[in-house]
Amino acid sequence: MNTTPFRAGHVAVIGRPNVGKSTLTNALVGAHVAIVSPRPQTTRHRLIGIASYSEGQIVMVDTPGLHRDFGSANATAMHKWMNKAARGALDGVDAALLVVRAGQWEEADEYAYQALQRESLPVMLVINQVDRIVDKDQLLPYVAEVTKDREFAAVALISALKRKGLKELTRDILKLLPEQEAIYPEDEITDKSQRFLAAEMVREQVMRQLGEELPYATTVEIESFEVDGTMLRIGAVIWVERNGQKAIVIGKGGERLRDIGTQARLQMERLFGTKVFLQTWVRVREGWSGDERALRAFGYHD
Ligand SMILES: Nc1nc2c(ncn2[C@@H]2O[C@H](COP(=O)(O)OP(=O)(O)OP(=O)(O)O)[C@@H](O)[C@H]2O)c(=O)[nH]1
Repeated sequence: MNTTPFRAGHVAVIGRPNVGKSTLTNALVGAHVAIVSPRPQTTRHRLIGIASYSEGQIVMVDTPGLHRDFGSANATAMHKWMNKAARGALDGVDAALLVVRAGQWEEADEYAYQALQRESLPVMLVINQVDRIVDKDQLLPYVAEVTKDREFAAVALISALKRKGLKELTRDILKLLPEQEAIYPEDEITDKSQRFLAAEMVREQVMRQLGEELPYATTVEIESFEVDGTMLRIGAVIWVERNGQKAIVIGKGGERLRDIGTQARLQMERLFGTKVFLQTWVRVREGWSGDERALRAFGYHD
């Protein structure tokens, strides 16, 4: 007889941009629900990923990356952001994962730690990207150094990308959660609509394939989303600010846009488990990112 009590709760995934929060969320959920890109602060929305096991359920709250104006010199602005972001993100949360990159402890990591200290929450230190540390002998002294005089409920060494250490991580997270029934049905992996996820999949490809060439203002709107027999027909508009940017997204002979569409479609098919017919367009909306009404129309408001 299984006597292990079932545990479930909300877990905030906190950490500076690019440490691997989205990769970790996806690895635990076992599907691509959070967008991943090598560019910092890709995450704009709070996204919830749900990981269900026979022993419990972890509901992950993904916090947005730090704002891009926050250079290491801009400590006051970062502090303000951290306070604000942490406040909202931690409502109703049972535990927090502070994700850092193995071998590093930067000012932003310290701010996140300090912000979490002010909450009465168990904080687990998740040292990610250990695969990047070639000399594994360096890991123990690193762990000793970052945990000295800091308080953590548990410490995990993982590689979200290579899926190493995730079993132990899951077990330790569950220990921090209250004994209670599952919060969501166990086949649910996100509370986001397919429509929202479809837009995120296209935006992820735009960011991945065009990197620094496009401004952060680029956004994606799903114009149509229809079930057609066993397939989904999706129409997506990539909004940019200038004609020059439109040309970049479309690429020579439309090649870039085709590639973005193909990759996004494959991701959607994997996530939705159905065939997808995806059409993409690029449209110009001048200066929309500075216009608050337009921002609101796109669903971005504070
Ligand atoms: N080598 C290695 N790379 C990783 C690992 N985890 C994440 N990455 C890479 O790090 C980059 C950033 O990962 P994300 O998951 O988008 O990071 P994030 O913390 O969610 O970033 P923001 O959304 O900007 O806050 C991507 O290129 C990932 O592939 C890891 O365990 N090992």
